[in-house]
Amino acid sequence: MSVVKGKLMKMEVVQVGEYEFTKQDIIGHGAFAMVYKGRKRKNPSQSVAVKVVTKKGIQKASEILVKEIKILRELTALHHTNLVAMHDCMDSPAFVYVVMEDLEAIFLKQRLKQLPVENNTVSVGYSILIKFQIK
Ligand SMILES: Nc1ncnc2c1ncn2[C@@H]1O[C@H](COP(=O)(O)OP(=O)(O)OP(=O)(O)O)[C@@H](O)[C@H]1O
Repeated sequence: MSVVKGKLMKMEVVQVGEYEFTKQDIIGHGAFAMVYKGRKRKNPSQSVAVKVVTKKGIQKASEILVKEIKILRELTALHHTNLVAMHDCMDSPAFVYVVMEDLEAIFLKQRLKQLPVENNTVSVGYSILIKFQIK
């Protein structure tokens, strides 16, 4: 549930294989796609980025999309830390869903490691500050 303009709305959860996201959790958008923050269904603490490409109007670019997914699959197989891994990919009549590593979560984790730690905890203030700096 979420509150939109004072009304209680049911959040639609979209499932993509082992992953899920809600359309409220937007990370960003590009020319052909919206990117949402999602999570692994069995392990919700593992966040992912789900790129939802709208097929409408991209007939000409669909060949490029197929190539892009093929490249992502090959790059993922390299397991290199500097390459974004694609966890899953799903096709539907209207959309193509690409589930990727959530870069924001990775950068946040790396930044938290570099911060001073008091009594084995990092202050909540620090983590909020970093989150805003990354955005
Ligand atoms: N794996 C990811 N993790 C976290 N955020 C991401 C990830 N992929 C994309 N984003 C965010 O979503 C935004 C849109 O990404 P998308 O790939 O759709 O477009 P773009 O590459 O920025 O632009 P275009 O596709 O128009 O060239 C990005 O600018 C970024 O902020």
